[in-house]
Amino acid sequence: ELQLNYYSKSCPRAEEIIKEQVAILYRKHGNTAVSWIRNLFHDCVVKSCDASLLLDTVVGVTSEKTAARSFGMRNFKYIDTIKDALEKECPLTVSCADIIALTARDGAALLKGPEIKMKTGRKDSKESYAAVVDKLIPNHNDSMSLVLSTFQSIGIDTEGTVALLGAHSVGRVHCRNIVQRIYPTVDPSLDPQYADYLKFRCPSPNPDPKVVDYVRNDLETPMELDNMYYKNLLSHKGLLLIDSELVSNPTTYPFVVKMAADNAYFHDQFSRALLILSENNPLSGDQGDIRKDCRFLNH
Ligand code: HEM
Ligand SMILES: [Ca+2]
Ligand SMILES: [Ca+2]
Repeated sequence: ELQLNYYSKSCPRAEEIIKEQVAILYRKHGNTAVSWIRNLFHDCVVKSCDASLLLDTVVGVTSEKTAARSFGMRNFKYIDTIKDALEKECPLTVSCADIIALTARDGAALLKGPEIKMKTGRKDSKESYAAVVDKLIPNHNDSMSLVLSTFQSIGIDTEGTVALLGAHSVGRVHCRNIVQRIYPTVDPSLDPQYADYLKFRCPSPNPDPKVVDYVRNDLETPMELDNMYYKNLLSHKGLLLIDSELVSNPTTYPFVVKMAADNAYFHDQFSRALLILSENNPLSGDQGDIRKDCRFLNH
């Protein structure tokens, strides 16, 4: 059973240590806070919030991080920094799955997002689900109805899904995920000046995989988890196809309008949906472990 302050007896400073570490890392590398939010999505949608995402490839294990859908994910080494700090204070006590959940919470708050009350007590998986990652996490070219049904299947309604995509108010997208929208012809749903900017940032229709050209998700407030994302969508500056689809789809459009007009409403809906996501199918009892090293199964 997940509960508030699960570690209050076993490791009273656990949440404080995570918050401290997230803040230190944020000051050194602001984009770590962005990564923590994406991690929660990619871990929790794949079976459970169980840190299956964090396992490295070794004999007998293929890492979820190597799946196509994980492209662009970064900052995993700083999860180790946080886990080390926790192991020093309370060995083998705080799960990697709770680190994913609490770093997402603290990252969102640092990015001027909502303050979220999150439960803890998640256990870590004993396996990687690399083989199903690309089936469970939608692609940016998928239809909105597929994305809505993916989130529906874990209990998140249309309003919540629209709010969660607001995570794209921070972070970046690599050119290889954008070029289909501007070459050989520009997607007519894009603002022409914005399309010119995208062409300037992504000059080649076939980006060199070794060159990491990218575009920031939100040019106005790239490091704030705010409703600027929805304002951009309404002015036809959605970066990924899936972002633009929020406006062209009649079931999601009304929520985009509401969120663009009211940051507090966006934050309320984002908190509500992120909580549901963070409680997807948690492992309990002996179904899971507390990993000593988030990258490897215990012996
Ligand atoms: C089903 C819908 C979604 C799709 C198809 C999708 C797809 C993508 C893609 C393609 C990227 C860019 C990767 C790159 O080129 O580097 C990205 C970035 C990102 N996504 Fe999503 N995403 C979705 C939903 C979400 C959700 C629900 C969250 C979190 C609540 C999220 C958080 C992020 C963040 C924070 C980034 C920026 C990462 C960075 O800058 O390192 N996304 N997403
Ligand atoms: Ca997982
Ligand atoms: Ca923003």
